[in-house]
Amino acid sequence: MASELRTVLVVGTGLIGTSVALALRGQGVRVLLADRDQGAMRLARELGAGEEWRAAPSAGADGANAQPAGSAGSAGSAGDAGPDAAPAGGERADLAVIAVPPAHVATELLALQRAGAAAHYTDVASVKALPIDEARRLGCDLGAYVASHPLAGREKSGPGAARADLFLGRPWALCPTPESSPEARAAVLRLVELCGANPVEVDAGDHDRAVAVVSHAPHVTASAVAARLADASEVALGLAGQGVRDVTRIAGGDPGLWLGILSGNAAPVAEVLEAVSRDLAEAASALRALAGGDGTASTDITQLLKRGVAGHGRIPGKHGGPASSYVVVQVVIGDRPGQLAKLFQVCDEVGVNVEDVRLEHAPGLPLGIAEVSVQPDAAPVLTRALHERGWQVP
Ligand SMILES: NC(=O)C1=CN([C@@H]2O[C@H](COP(=O)(O)OP(=O)(O)OC[C@H]3O[C@@H](n4cnc5c(N)ncnc54)[C@H](O)[C@@H]3O)[C@@H](O)[C@H]2O)C=CC1
Ligand SMILES: O=C(O)C(=O)Cc1ccc(O)cc1
Repeated sequence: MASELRTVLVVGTGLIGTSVALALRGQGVRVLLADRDQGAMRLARELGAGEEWRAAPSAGADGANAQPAGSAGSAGSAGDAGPDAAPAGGERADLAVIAVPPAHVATELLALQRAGAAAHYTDVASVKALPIDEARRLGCDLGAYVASHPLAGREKSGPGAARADLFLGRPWALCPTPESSPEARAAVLRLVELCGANPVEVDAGDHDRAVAVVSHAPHVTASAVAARLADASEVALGLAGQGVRDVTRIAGGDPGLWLGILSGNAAPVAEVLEAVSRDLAEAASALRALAGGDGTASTDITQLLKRGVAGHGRIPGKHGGPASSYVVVQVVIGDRPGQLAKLFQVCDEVGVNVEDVRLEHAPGLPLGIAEVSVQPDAAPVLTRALHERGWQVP
């Protein structure tokens, strides 16, 4: 079922809300912005993410804090305004995207529905059973709502970190309930399509157990590893390479947001962390045995490392296909402006598509290594072209 999204309301103009807004603007969609923090809304607007939502007077000056049209505890459901009701004095969007912390999603949904803010609604919270259960408990109109979650993000918060291309080729979970209308599903599917992501329909409970494994437990594990660095010596930090950066990048995320995410998925995350803890405890005791001269303990370590290689190999590639088998071409680059641009220019000249790029740069050294991931057949082409142009390709 085709669904046209002419106007989309984004409530919560932080990293994800503003990224959604920028992606939609790039597709010619009109975007209305609301945030309880006026500074966040203004910055998003200045970044070209859309225009301020002029909420109906009854919804309050700040749409994100929209007061329900009825009293908070009224018996009627949020759908009382009727499916086609326009907000008095306000503008009604085709879809509202609620991009606020998980614990606030359902109350926002209720307030927006009571204000008649949009025809259909979704949210982008990292957990799914919590907002759906709360929305049901609060009496929201579940027919107009399909909960969702883009599996893309960054370790930074706020509109300044937003990217229009954040969702390109990424999975985006859709968790309709039995009440969700076909029209609401179509509207949210269209949103995912406009953002360039791949829709994946999944039950909310299954979603939460899955993201415990692929997102939430990895975050806590990264935090535990990064916490070791808090009192590491200057010598240790000076020797930090790309590996520790890779393993700890996501630990830079906002602790307040992450407390909300982890609390909303506590039992599934605890279960994964218990399994990780068992592996770590076994590895530590095997290493203690090795240190004590028991060479047989190396088998246990090897087993864990091999299971790690197998698990890592199962992560699908950039566009959701099978795990990628790119070849990495290492190029020595000087610490001068424009080096990376020149490297990309060579790739462009010889028609080599850069699948990924990573910079390895030790502090204090005038040189770094650019690791350029390319398709296997492109690697010799690129290596030859770089050699011919005087680049150091070890
Ligand atoms: N950070 C990430 O990488 C990802 C986050 N998410 C989910 O997206 C949602 C937003 O997260 P971020 O954009 O990262 O956070 P953020 O902190 O960058 O932005 C959240 C925004 O929501 C606003 N806000 C908070 N409570 C509000 C309320 N009741 N009404 C209106 N605005 C309110 C804040 O003022 C802030 O501007 C969360 O539910 C999170 O779980 C989903 C995918 C990735
Ligand atoms: O930083 C990254 O690479 C992430 O993948 C971040 C992320 C954080 C929370 C989500 O719900 C989804 C993705």
